[in-house]
Amino acid sequence: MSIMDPSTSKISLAYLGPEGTYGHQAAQVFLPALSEDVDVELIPCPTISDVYHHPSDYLVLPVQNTLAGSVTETADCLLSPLASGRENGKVEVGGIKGGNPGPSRPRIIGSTDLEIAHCLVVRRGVNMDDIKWVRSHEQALTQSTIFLHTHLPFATLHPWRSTASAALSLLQLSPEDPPGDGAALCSKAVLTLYPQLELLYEGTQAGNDNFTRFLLLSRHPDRPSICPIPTSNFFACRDSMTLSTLAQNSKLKAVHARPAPVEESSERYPTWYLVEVDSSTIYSSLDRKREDTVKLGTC
Ligand SMILES: O=C(O)C(=O)Cc1ccccc1
Repeated sequence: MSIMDPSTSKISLAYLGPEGTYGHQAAQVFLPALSEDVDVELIPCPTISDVYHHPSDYLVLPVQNTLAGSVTETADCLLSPLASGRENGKVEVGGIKGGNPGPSRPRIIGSTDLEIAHCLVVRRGVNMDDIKWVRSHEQALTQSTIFLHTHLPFATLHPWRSTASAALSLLQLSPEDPPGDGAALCSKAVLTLYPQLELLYEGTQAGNDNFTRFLLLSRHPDRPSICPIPTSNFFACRDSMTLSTLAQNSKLKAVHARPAPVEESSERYPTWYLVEVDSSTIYSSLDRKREDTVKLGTC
């Protein structure tokens, strides 16, 4: 399970589990690029943060969705080196001499867009009228807001760790669960895994153009991007001045703003930025600000 042990021909890849999540599907998409001669052990983790901190060779994380926007847990994980860099007194910018990559911080090396279609599932025998609550990952609940308001306006919504764990929880009910019958939003793959579940509605997301972008990260510092012609560089920025510098010197493709720890700034609303820029970015433009920027990878 540790980082690319040359004595074994096995590598590991962590994803948001259990089996049947969209993260699991994204992991399958990345496999051919990773496993020419070696076996890949797929490791399901209970939360996005657990994926990020898992010592696997590779990690798969959802980063953004067409309908629900940023996956905030992922953005917070990707921004976390800003905090640890300062704690250790080591800060780095990729491509700039003097950076200290550290052996184990995961770096972005790939990206894939997965089409997302959610199913409303229940334990066999439960009807639409019986449903008192609905569980799923908050991304799936947000993507299905219109469906839920229209078809289940009185149901309580429960954000869950993942879509597949929400579905599985319907089969493992305990006295602590809320009264009445529940449902989950998950991928159709979950129904194949758990025949005790039944499909009540297919396509709860708002519209057919629902895609989630998943990133592939590697803990190996020398692992090149799996993208044949990389088009994006990712950075974590500590302040809006650095963000402006990046914006002046490159084409911004995406900015995910997240609250920073309060002790990190004197601002009322301290903010960190996960930034994706066109890969033609001139790194030297960041020189002045380099203690405020961490390069996260390329794909
Ligand atoms: O919970 C999952 O299945 C995930 O992979 C996270 C997620 C949830 C909904 C849409 C995209 C990703």
